[in-house]
Amino acid sequence: MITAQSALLEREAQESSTTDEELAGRRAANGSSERGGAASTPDYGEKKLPQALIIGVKKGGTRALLEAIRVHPDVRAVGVEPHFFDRNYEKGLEWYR
Ligand SMILES: Nc1ncnc2c1ncn2[C@@H]1O[C@H](COP(=O)(O)OS(=O)(=O)O)[C@@H](OP(=O)(O)O)[C@H]1O
Repeated sequence: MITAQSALLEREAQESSTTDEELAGRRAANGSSERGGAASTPDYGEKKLPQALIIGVKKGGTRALLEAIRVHPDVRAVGVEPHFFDRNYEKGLEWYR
């Protein structure tokens, strides 16, 4: 049900997504630093492809898994499911970032 290799994807609870500011604070508190050479914009923070994906069937408990992983200070997860592979694939990788 879960495969590695790309983002933490999830759903409609935008308010529960971790902001760049929250992540920076967590990293500072944790003593960790940025990794990788991602592009950065003032409005959207880092724009890079996901490093992990959560894939699951409806009612399979993917939300609970996401929320557990999100607790880690180095994890930034989207708040809204992007539906890239099933609805937005034609928009391309630049949209996905
Ligand atoms: N550990 C564990 N054990 C048993 N059940 C669990 C667990 N974690 C989540 N859940 C239940 O899974 C339901 C939500 O799954 P999803 O997050 O995949 O839902 S969704 O399809 O994305 O809406 C949701 O079920 P319902 O409450 O019946 O909707 C959760 O209560």
